[in-house]
Amino acid sequence: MNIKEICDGIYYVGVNDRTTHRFEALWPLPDGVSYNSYIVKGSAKTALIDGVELSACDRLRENLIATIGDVAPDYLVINHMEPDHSGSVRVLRSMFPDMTIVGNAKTLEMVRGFYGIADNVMRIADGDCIDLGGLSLKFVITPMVHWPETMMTYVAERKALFTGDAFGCFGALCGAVTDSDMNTEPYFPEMYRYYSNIVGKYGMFVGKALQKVANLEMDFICPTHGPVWHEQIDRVVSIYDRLSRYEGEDGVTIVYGSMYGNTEDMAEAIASRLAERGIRNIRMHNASVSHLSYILSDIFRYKGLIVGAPTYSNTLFPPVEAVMNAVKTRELKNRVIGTFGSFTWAPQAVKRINQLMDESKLYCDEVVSVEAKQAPGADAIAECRRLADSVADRILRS
Ligand SMILES: Cc1cc2nc3c(=O)[nH]c(=O)nc-3n(C[C@H](O)[C@H](O)[C@H](O)COP(=O)(O)O)c2cc1C
Repeated sequence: MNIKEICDGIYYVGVNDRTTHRFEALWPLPDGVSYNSYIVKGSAKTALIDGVELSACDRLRENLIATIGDVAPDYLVINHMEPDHSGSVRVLRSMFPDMTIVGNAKTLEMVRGFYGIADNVMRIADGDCIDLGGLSLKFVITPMVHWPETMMTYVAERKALFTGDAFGCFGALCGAVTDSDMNTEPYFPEMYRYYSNIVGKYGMFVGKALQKVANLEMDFICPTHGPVWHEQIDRVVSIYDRLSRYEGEDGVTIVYGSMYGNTEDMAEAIASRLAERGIRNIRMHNASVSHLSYILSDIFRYKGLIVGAPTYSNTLFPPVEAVMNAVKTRELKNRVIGTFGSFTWAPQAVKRINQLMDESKLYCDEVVSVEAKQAPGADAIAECRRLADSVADRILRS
């Protein structure tokens, strides 16, 4: 068995990266990441679908030699121009001078801009096809499923869709490539984290792309990161569908900041009451400790969001301000919201959190708030429990 043969004529030639600490210099990679690249080999022509990051070129070359020997690919199809895939374009062009670079108008403009390549390129439009002999490539333009040029490539004869960043996740591949050959459970939390941090802002475009490919028969989804989906296509499509509509699962994310424990006591009281009310998915993040990417992942996943902070220098405690700004940037919607905070002489934190909630249009109904002066006493804790009741009621009846 060749673990890298996805199906007859389609092979994985991608590369794992367990060295880079931060994807896009921002997002931690505790389990690495894979840059997925594929060979589609017809009887007449061979296509390489997507490249890899520049530092992974040597390994891509070795994988190509192991898969197609010294045959040069006839085409390089670029579904997405972000440099974690296109960084290898210049090297690939020097390795295979006759290989035609295939992309849409926006792709080719970027190939010229990033790599100075304008010759031997093929401009395709939505619905165009390239015949490889027995296998064909059909292009589906899906703008803003991360960048303006993003597209997908469909091999109808194998019901295989090459989706670019869509359906991708963090986490290097550990031997196997296709979901049917591995335990995929570690990849699912990383799919939420990948989506919310990388693609999350573009939910509307993801939704349009899902509609556009809904009628394609799919046996294999081949993304640019993470496993190839074969047995669990329904599961990953339904995760993407839900996320693209900003529909949260039953559960609450509590994000708080706290210097000396007063706001944290309020967070604990709220969490306890939510649990008493039967909320089973409660995710708590101290914003000074959890990396933003994990916080965003949970905020995207769950319907309830409760945010708390102390007043700090007459405004909001900075780590919580950073979380709120990141949420605002991603244009998340439809959350059931509660806010809380603590102050000593002039309350500002809750006012500022609520202002950011307003600006981000995050909530689906009212915002319930509690603010305690100095250490939260019995009255403030009772108010925190009422806040939890309000959030639980709205989640459980929705
Ligand atoms: C550096 C610093 C700045 C603060 N600035 C304010 C402020 O501008 N207004 C205010 O009412 N309290 C201010 N406080 C007091 C805290 O908001 C208050 O003690 C709060 O209960 C701290 O919550 P925590 O224990 O969760 O950190 C400040 C505290 C610190 C340490």
